[in-house]
Amino acid sequence: MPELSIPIIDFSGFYSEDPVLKQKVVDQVRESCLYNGFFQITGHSIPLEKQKKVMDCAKKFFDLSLEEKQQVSKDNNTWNRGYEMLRSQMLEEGTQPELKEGFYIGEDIDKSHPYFINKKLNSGPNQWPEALGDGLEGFKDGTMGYYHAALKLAADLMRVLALSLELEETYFSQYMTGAVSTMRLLHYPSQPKDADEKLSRGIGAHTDFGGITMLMQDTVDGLQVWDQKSSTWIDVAPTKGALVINLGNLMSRWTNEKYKSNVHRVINKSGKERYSIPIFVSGQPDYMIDCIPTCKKADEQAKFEPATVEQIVSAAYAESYGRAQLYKQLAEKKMVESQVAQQSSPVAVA
Ligand SMILES: O=C(O)CCC(=O)C(=O)O
Ligand SMILES: [Fe+2]
Repeated sequence: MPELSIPIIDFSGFYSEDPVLKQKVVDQVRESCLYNGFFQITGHSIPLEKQKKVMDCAKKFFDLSLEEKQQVSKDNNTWNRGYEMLRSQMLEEGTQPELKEGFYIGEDIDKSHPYFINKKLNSGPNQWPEALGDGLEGFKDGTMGYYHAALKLAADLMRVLALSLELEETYFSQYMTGAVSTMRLLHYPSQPKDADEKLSRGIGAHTDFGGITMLMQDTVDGLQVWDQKSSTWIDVAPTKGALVINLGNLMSRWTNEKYKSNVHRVINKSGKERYSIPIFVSGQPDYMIDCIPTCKKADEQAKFEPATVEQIVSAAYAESYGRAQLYKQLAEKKMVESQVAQQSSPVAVA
């Protein structure tokens, strides 16, 4: 059997004057979305230099001491910005909390902005790591420069998705106006050699919650995508300059599950540090997600009730973080119980 891989699509065709090249991109994207919702793109609009700069920012940030990183802890706010320690999240039931640390960034939303005032999904100011000192301005530039370039590309990707579903190219424009998108700088330490392979994960098997995810990997592999057809994991080999694109649950729901939101995970067995930068593009928080007309026949029922972007994404967050918290609480309870048992066990008297 030939080795399975995630297709690499040359996105430059979308910007071409030649309708044949543009249609080719649309057809390749459709094929991937119907198969497992994962593809890589090259020839896109984000310059390599911007990609390199943001990756350097990530490495500099994670090189800070734990104490310095904790100064910008995500626990300081409720809008999902800042540092998240190792083992904070747990996406796969039956595994251990995950071996990754992260730094969450988004659009810098001022406290006078209606999104902040109305406590919209993931909306508020960023937390910036002052501990970077002179390097802070470069960090802001590097991260936000990449973030904005990626969101421009996200809008183009949504145009291609619209065309792939036989919709007007601008069908998703309203959803993308005022879209809430979170970027995560991620660092996966190399998995310890004695780690239980079955339970240790950089990130457990999961599907993404939002519309689309755009992921930049550094040079170390570890990302795997589940292939339903062959019941195997496909390794997503890092490809210089390429972005991995996948569809999230919101997009699958919107298309009446015609397009796939696929299971993926990270296990870093490389013996090296792994870095990656996903951006989760979720859309305008109040936008109502209701089955796209071309995704069901006129007499067919939609599989899901209409719900807003915010309702769909918030529910998914609450579930995954709740699972990690529950695991920690149970582990702490077990530890306390065993300490109490040791203290109260009868001591043998000679
Ligand atoms: O780091 C990666 O390669 C994947 C990250 C991921 O799946 C996620 O953050 O949802
Ligand atoms: Fe993911």
